[in-house]
Amino acid sequence: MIDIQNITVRFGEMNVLNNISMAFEQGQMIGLVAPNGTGKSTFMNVLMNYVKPLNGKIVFKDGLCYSTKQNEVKIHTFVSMMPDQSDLYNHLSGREHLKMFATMWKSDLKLIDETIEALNMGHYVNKKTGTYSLGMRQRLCFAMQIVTNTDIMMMDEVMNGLDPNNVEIISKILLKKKAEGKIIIIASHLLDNLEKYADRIFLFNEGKLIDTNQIIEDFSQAHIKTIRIKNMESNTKKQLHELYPNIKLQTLTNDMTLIHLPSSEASLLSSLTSFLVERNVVDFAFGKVTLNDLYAMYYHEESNVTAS
Ligand SMILES: Nc1ncnc2c1ncn2[C@@H]1O[C@H](COP(=O)(O)OP(=O)(O)OP(=O)(O)O)[C@@H](O)[C@H]1O
Repeated sequence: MIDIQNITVRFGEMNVLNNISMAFEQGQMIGLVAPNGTGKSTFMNVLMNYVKPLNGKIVFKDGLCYSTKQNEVKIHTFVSMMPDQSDLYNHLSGREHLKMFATMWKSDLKLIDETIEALNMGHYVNKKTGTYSLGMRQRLCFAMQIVTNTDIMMMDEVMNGLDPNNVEIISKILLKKKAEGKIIIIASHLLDNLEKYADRIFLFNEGKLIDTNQIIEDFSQAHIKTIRIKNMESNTKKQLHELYPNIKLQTLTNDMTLIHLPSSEASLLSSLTSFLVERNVVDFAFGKVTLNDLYAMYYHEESNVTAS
């Protein structure tokens, strides 16, 4: 369990993290999503005690928090951060890196071969890392964290530079680790991947962490349906607006238009569908607001048209 209590981090005049409180439970995969420079790494650095917060504290199991150097050493036996590619030693092999990490964290050395096999690293793991491609280095960094076998694993952009097959392989390994009860915290820009695998996803907004599950829940309670339409022409939007003055249209910069239909207007659903089809607008879907939509709403919203 990680209990985050009233964490504030300020750089200059800016509160990068603004009084954040939340708890993460065992067996949860947590996704952190935001544009560059918003606070994802800072958040993880606070969890590692690499950045000291202005206020607040993080409480781990047995009430441990970063109050002394001794506690920090104890906490770092069960909390780890994925190494960065720049941490690799070019003159050592991948296997030597894995041995180093497994030994440092006193984990079962059997994990080394298991991880090499799971990540298809067998053909290169005995070569020096100086000869590796970007994706090979990234897989090694991931493998190094996996062999630590810590209860809490944090990964900043773990999928960077990986092809889709490797993204899937890593996602499956993460699911396995989650099933073993670990807490996995991932900052990522692969929204579809996070949406598929993460239990909870947070957006960073003005120093706060916004729980996307909560927003999606709010949408589904407040609106009977959201219609998601790709590439709707502005003329069609105008007509829609005139014909149905009570619906809320939201245009996002990912070329998506959302129609939020309140429950009181549910009877409009079939006529709205006919309206779209008659105008040859066929690329639309009913259903939940997606993580991509929320991202565009929070970080790229173009315009809001609310009919009254
Ligand atoms: N040590 C520091 N001193 C001053 N400002 C900092 C420091 N570390 C981070 N910042 C600022 O805090 C903000 C958040 O940075 P952070 O690295 O946490 O973003 P991020 O969301 O992880 O970005 P990215 O996706 O690019 O990794 C940025 O404006 C950054 O310039």
